[in-house]
Amino acid sequence: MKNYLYLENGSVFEGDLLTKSTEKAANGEIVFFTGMTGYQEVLTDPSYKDQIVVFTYPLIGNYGVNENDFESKKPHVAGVVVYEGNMSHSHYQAKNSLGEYLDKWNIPLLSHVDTRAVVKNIRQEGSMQAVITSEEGCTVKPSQGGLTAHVAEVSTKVIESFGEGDKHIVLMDFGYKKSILDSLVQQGCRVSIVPFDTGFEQIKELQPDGILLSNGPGDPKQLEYLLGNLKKIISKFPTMGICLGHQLTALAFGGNTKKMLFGHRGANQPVVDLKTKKVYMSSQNHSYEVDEPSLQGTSLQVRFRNVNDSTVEGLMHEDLPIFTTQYHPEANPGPIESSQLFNDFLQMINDYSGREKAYA
Ligand SMILES: NC(=O)CC[C@H](N)C(=O)O
Repeated sequence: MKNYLYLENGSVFEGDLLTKSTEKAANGEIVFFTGMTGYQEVLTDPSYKDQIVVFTYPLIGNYGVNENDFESKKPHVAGVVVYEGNMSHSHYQAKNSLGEYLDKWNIPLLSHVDTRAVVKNIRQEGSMQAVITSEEGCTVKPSQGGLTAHVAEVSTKVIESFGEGDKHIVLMDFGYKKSILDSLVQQGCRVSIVPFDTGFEQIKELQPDGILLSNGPGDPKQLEYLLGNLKKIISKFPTMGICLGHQLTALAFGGNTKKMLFGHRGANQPVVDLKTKKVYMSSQNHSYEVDEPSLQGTSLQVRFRNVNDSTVEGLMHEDLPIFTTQYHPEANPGPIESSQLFNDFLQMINDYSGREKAYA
């Protein structure tokens, strides 16, 4: 069935709707993902909440949707745009086709769109609002600036516990990906997942050995009202921040964040670790970046940098046991070569407890 993708800049693209027609149009910020595989993880990563995702790889859906690769309990994207959507998947683990899965959640899958032309629009003019609809002559309501998806819509409401082990990590849930939890559990940690706005005193009562600030949707500045609480927490306990967690760490220490033209979304973003001079291929999904000049006087230093465009990809604190990454060391989708950072996190926790004892 013919449907259209309308962009905020006036461009219109025709496509075939592979899912059942929904009454209402899908609205959202349009972004593109460049990985060849990993669509199931992308769709269910809460950081993509309310975004329309264009997959640049021209054939999406080959291996269907299985039960193991969900990053959360449901898809969060507003819509999906592909060149060729394969509905006759083939994989021994598949339970649904991509179309069936999206249908279940009333999310449109628009195919046979000239995705290269769409991406050129986004690269030149930046991510913008878009609509998928069967309606002709639709105009797109322009965005009011930043991303409006809020972590409150995806964060847990109750504390949940996973794993066993002698190190206890409190994972502050801004919209965490399941593979972050899995990575910590694999390290032999006991993990408590807590709501994003849990207060310092309550966190202290949980007696964590370390804090993990998760990824999540939206503009990090929407959480400005929480920064005082977050600063107290991460100044007290060894902390690792991932993506939104990285941006919030920068803001909490007085740094700034800004929206990028079209962000980084893919599975092969090169990042250099300035400490070791090694380059890693990384998995990424973000629209905002930490503004490097704003870090002056914050005690935070740039530890990781994007090799393509030199943007800040991670931080470390000069004195406190804190490090962050703008990219995703848990991968999924993408290369697992940065998973070592979860070991480093535990090592940092061990070193810190030794240091605390030495000063006691
Ligand atoms: N994956 C994330 O945590 C994304 C962080 C933030 N919402 C951004 O788009 O930059």
